Amino acid sequence: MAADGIAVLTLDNPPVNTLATPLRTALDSALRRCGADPAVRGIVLASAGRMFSAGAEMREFGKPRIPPLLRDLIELIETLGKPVVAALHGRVLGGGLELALGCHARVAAPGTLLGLPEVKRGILPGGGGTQRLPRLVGAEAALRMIASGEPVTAEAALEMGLVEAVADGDLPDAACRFLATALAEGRPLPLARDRSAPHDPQSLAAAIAEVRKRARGQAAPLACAEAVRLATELPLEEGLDRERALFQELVQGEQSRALRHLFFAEREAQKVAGIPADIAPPPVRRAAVIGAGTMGGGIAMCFANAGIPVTVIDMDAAALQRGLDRCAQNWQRSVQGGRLDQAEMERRRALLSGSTDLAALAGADVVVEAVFEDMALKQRIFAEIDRLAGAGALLASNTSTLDIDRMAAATARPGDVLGLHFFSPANVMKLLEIVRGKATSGLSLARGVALGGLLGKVPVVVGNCDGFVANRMTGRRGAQAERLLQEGALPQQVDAAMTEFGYPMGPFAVGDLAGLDIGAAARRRRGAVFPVADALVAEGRLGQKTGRGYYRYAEGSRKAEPDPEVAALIARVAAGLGVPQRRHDAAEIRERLILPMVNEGARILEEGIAARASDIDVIFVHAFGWPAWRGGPMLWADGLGLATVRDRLAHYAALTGDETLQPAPLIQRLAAAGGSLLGGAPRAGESA
Ligand SMILES: C/C=C/C(=O)SCCNC(=O)CCNC(=O)[C@H](O)C(C)(C)COP(=O)(O)OP(=O)(O)OC[C@H]1O[C@@H](n2cnc3c(N)ncnc32)[C@H](O)[C@@H]1OP(=O)(O)O
Repeated sequence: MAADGIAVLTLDNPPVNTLATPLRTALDSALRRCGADPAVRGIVLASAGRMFSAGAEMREFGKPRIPPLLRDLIELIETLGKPVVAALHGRVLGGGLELALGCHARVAAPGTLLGLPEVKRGILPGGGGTQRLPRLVGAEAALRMIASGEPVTAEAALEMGLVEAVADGDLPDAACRFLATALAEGRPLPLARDRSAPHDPQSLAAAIAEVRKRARGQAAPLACAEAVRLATELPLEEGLDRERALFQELVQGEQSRALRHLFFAEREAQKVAGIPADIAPPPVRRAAVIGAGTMGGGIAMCFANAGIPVTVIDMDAAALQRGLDRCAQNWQRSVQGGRLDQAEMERRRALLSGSTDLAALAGADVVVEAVFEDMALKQRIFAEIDRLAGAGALLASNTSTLDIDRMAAATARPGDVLGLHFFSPANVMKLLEIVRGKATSGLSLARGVALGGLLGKVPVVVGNCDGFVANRMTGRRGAQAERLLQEGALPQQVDAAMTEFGYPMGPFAVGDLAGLDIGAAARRRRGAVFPVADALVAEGRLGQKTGRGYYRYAEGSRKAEPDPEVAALIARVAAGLGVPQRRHDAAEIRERLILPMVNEGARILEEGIAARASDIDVIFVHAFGWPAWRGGPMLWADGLGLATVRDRLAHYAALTGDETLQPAPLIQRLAAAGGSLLGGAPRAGESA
């Protein structure tokens, strides 16, 4: 304890100070000791380590709750009779911020991030955050933070009234000085609970309506909005009870379970077998991307966005210029949309350069090949890269289907070669499949994973096979989507079934966006025939870029309009094939599209192409917009029950005559044993 009667209590639960039971118990005892000690005039609540707190210990959710609960601790602080000041640094998240909101004041180090990310875990702040934050910063500002889950900086927090001071230097000391001054001056430090929540009824109503509109099937944002509204109407205790009830309902629900599963799955995916623990990947000071097409340009943007100088190389000067222009236009659009400021755009543009000479890759630490999907071409390019790249450069292909080992074999350094498979649009989609070739070294994998983090991606290491994980699984969906059309379903009906499920776009709208010729070329390579899709391409209907695909698009518009000509074309093709026509409901459409992907996922798992079922869920959420609150296809299948999955697959195999729909051996075995894809087979003695 400091000489001036201020006791400093330090939360210390590495690595991120979650408010786990032992920490809560220790804090409860320490607070009570301070309360009972007449020498203590005030308390500073600080944290050891790199952050104040990441919030509640989510591994305790779903288990019996052990007191003292967070709510009890906050009540203790509020009734202790001595002022408590929170000293905040690093991240102050979820329950960690709620604890601070219960204190008499908050002092933050510069750069601290404060947020209530619970909505991203499918819950709401259940430790009083929805009731106290509006009382401190106003209901509209509180709703913005709570419903978005996005943190604010200490500096913004000071402006909002969320913290009372931002202090340089040693943080607990600064908080002690703040408290000592307040005590010396007799300055009151009013608790949030003793205030009312300022708000403008009209703008709050508009903000709540906006949250509802954006929720798209998710329960948590609606509950967040409701709880903040209650904070403006109810006394604190009643509001806290209502908040707790909403929290309990959400935390036990499927959506939160799915989102928490993904949180841990993303972290698990970073633990890669074959990467030595003590490896420190060298820095990436410069990158080169070969190929100035849509993917190449998007990948180059990723580097520049991360502050890494990047050279785009394309032998065709006109194509190079088009590629560079496209990058500039994308950034410009972000500026116009208010997502990027002008100075930052200029900084990024300055990091991007172009060349028509492959030799320009010489100084790059990472070279990403993103040329046309043609093995002979890629092998030639890799031989050239090998000749020109500096020793130790990481050599990557952005291929979405082709064999990494064959590319690596074109070089004298196959250990340095891997796949870095970005998803379109590369500057937006979060997933980075890191394809491990048979010679890829542990260091190269470590560099790939680290690079993914640097570029703000979610990296997942996968094995080398046709289509890797994401495209191999969605390939199965494509076949069924085509088949549904032949049976009489319309593109808009199929797409609607998937957007109702939570996808941002259905498979046909996505096809139109990507370009139907791209899919056709991939099918040609695999020798696959999709009569409807092929007929569209033959008629020059290549998707949005030609104004016509599965849908039609008015000049300059991206809005997909159902097209009677497509319905007629499908009917013609179906008649030619002699496929009987019938109606499909949305539930069947969803099963027909999702179950084949699950089946392929099971094969992928069995082959070891994905290390864990949870990796597949991470891949799906970040590659193709699978709704995060549904957790991914593996969790979805486990939720359905593998016996049902097996039976439905067998049913569709019989219905369509498609043998690939026969349940994969892994599904059959797990279903028989009462196991799950994520949990495996129950061990002896465990109940199914
Ligand atoms: C009523 C109250 C409700 C709540 O408070 S709900 C929880 C709300 N809080 C959150 O959602 C924050 C979740 N955590 C994060 O966003 C990130 O983490 C951080 C920004 C705090 C730190 O990120 P980084 O530095 O990259 O570390 P890392 O690898 O994400 O985490 C280190 C280890 O800490 C575990 N962890 C982090 N937060 C929690 C948590 N809230 N509950 C349980 N575990 C957590 C991770 O899983 C991982 O563990 P491993 O090293 O074993 O992979």
